[in-house]
Amino acid sequence: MSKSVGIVGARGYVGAELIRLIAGHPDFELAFVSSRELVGQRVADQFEGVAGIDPELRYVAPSNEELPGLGADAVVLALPNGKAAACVAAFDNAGMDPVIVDLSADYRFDDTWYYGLPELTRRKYAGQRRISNPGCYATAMQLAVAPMLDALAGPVQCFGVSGYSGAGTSPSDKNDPEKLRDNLMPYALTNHIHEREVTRQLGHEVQFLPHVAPHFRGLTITANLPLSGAFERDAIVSRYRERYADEPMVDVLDEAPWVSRIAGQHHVELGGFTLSPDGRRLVVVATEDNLLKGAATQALQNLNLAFGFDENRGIPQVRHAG
Ligand SMILES: NC(=O)C1=CN([C@@H]2O[C@H](COP(=O)(O)OP(=O)(O)OC[C@H]3O[C@@H](n4cnc5c(N)ncnc54)[C@H](OP(=O)(O)O)[C@@H]3O)[C@@H](O)[C@H]2O)C=CC1
Ligand SMILES: CC(=O)N[C@@H](CCC(=O)OP(=O)(O)O)C(=O)O
Repeated sequence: MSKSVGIVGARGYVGAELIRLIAGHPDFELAFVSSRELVGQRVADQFEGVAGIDPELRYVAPSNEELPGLGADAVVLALPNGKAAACVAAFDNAGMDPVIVDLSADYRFDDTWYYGLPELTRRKYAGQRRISNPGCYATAMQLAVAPMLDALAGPVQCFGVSGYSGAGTSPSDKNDPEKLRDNLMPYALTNHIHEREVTRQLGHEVQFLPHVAPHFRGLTITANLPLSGAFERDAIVSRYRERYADEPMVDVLDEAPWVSRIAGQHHVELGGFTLSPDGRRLVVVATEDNLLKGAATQALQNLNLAFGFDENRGIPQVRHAG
């Protein structure tokens, strides 16, 4: 029998990707989708050509207290940071315990929640019904650094560039196409929440230098890793290939991946492995669609895991040449 999934914050960029993914999933159906701005409108009208959306499904705008009454087996919170706790409290107060996947940063530092970056944390999954979805940059950084964790000689630096969909739909300089035109906008150059998230999850200091660029979706991380010994490039590439050999959502390439090729794809690409002449410093490049593996696709992996489905069920395994 299908499991029903409600999406809170479904007008946003991530919510919209989730609607597509849940509608196309063989074992999930949309229970409700919420948006204060789109309330009353037919969801199908926003997603022409997308199969699996009940033509009668309309956006709703429930109060937090009304959420438990909507009866979903799982609820995905795709709200801005700081809004999740009130929703979670409403379920607690009603004595309801659906699977909750929170896309915001609100529970990423809370050990009572499962931190769901499946390729790195699935062995810690023990049936938790509260799941915190990692940050978009944080996903790419962790996947880029994890294979070398036992060989690091100091802090890792990650230079990040994101498309402006990463900044959500609330107007700001970081999603203003006029201000971004011909521009690269640095921000939060120390202590970005994803810097703290990655450092905590990896147990190793990672320094993060984020920027936002004029393209819409997709991010690049260029990671600089000081190594404890001299490495050969072939050994590095083998390490990454072996680590991710059984991971359909992580592709290891020889060349450096391009962000223009990852937009719309569900996996992460790692590549461009370059060593300093002494072999003691490695540069690795990661690309990811921030709205997909950086958010919605990863949420679907987590939902699959929570309901005992194959982790990648319902995720289109597209690989298109750019
Ligand atoms: N964009 C990205 O690349 C990534 C985003 N995330 C996280 O996912 C979440 C959603 O991101 P994104 O889709 O970009 O965000 P958006 O800003 O695009 O969307 C936010 C959603 O929340 C609703 N909303 C906004 N303010 C409130 C409020 N005060 N109370 C209730 N609902 C509200 C909006 O709908 P309405 O106003 O119509 O109710 C909208 O549906 C965020 O926590 C973000 O940090 C995580 C990884 C990547
Ligand atoms: C370009 C841009 O602004 N990107 C966002 C990252 C989006 C994301 O993953 O944010 P959360 O950690 O809030 O979920 C940022 O740097 O805050």
